[in-house]
Amino acid sequence: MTKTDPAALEGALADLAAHRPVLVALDFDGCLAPLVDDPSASRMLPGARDALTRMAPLAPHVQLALVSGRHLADLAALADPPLGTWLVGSHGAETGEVGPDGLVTVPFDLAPDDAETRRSLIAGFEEIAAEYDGAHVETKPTAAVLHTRRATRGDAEDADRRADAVAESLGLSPMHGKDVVETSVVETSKGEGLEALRARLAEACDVGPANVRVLYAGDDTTDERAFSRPGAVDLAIKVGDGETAASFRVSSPQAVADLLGRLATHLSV
Ligand SMILES: O=P(O)(O)OC[C@H]1O[C@H](O[C@H]2O[C@H](CO)[C@@H](O)[C@H](O)[C@H]2O)[C@H](O)[C@@H](O)[C@@H]1O
Repeated sequence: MTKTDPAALEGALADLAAHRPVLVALDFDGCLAPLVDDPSASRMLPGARDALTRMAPLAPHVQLALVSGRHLADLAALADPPLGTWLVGSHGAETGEVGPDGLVTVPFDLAPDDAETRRSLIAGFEEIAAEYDGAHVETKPTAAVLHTRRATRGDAEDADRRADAVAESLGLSPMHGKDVVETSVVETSKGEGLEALRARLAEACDVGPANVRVLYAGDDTTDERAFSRPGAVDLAIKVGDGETAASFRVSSPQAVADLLGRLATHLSV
């Protein structure tokens, strides 16, 4: 059952903070940054930034990570996380970290067939977006996203149905996020991304993966792939309304900023 009791969450944060190593992994949009109409205007709340800045020097035994659907370069630019933060972008398809000279990415290439499929997907989504006021397309190295936050509800439903049909005609599985239909040409999962981070931190601290404790907070349906993956997350926190497999729920990005501040205090003592 998902708990909303502040005292229970406080106890879970204190338990987590008593352990080492700890991975503090966070979704970006709707979790660290409030949702806004223009995706390029998303920014982390100041309280969340302060908390991450306090935790960053505790690495490697306390490791920060952002695990997002965003293209990695956008994520790094918009979130501007502290030095040493590990990054997972495009729902798990991209990885990198914040190095002393900026973003360091693990390069990847799409297979020629996938690149061709991506071009067709983008063209199909752009054709749809052109027909609805308030719809637009965001492109990523592995995916296309049809945004409908500024469209009327009727138009959004119509555009979403058409986007699903385009994706399915290309043999792809559309994902439905908040006012978006997102489709990747490669298999992605935030759960797998988190498991890889757990293994990486275990290796860095010379312990077994089961000895790493992982906190993950997120607001969207795609975060459920992390919450529900067995062994991926130890302390799962859903942000906002909606069905969830997470063990805790908080109301908003501001509540996330507040809990991160309390976690930083628990971890620093
Ligand atoms: O995994 P996340 O970090 O939560 O990224 C998920 C998607 O976030 C962005 O879209 C969402 O936020 C936008 C800005 O607040 C909002 O306009 C949109 O309606 C939301 O769905 C981003 O644009 C997508 O690429 C991410 O996949």
